[in-house]
Amino acid sequence: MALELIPRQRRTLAPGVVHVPDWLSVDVQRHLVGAARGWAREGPGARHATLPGGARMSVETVCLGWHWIPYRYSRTRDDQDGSPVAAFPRWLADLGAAAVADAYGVPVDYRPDVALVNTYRGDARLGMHQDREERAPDPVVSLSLGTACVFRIGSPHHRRGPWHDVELLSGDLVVFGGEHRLAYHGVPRLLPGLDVPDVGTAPGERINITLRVSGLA
Ligand SMILES: O=C(O)CCC(=O)C(=O)O
Ligand SMILES: [Fe+2]
Repeated sequence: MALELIPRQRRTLAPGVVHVPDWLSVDVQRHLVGAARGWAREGPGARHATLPGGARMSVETVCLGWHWIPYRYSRTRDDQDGSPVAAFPRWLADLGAAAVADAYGVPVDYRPDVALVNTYRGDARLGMHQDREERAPDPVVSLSLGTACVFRIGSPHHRRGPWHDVELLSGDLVVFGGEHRLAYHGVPRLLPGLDVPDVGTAPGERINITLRVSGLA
């Protein structure tokens, strides 16, 4: 399908939930994809996390700052080789602060110290869940790279909806915070038919980076 010619609008989907299409320049997207490749190769590498029930997640994840294991954070990669989690780079925190300030249109003091870098390939998806292992109220920043997807976000109260389905394209920003900080959200499917700028992802591959404030010390 051809690239959309109608400009996509910045939208507040629900209180505290803002979608900013094309927030990242193509150059910054390429930089993020390159960085994500490096993080995914470092140490024990990215992995398909295992849920408490035994199921393996279809997305492949590498963490920075704090290592997320369903459903807790650790400074060490306890479900891999036990090595210390990779450092959270300062430049990524600065990008997160700019994202929140831009999405909400107000100056903010946003200091993320966790990133989950998720790679989706093929039929990978992410079921409806809350990001609730953090101990701080600050918003979550989501950056999308590569293949488009459907992002589904509902309320903090009901996993089954009602919800908003939004197409996220490469370079899009979503911030969710405020009364929707604990909103259920997920990625029901990729949209491999939509064109992607050349940002370094493979055909059909999507990388998502979420930034969070852990509130942990
Ligand atoms: O891939 C996405 O857009 C969402 C990722 C997400 O919800 C998460 O990492 O917790
Ligand atoms: Fe999430």
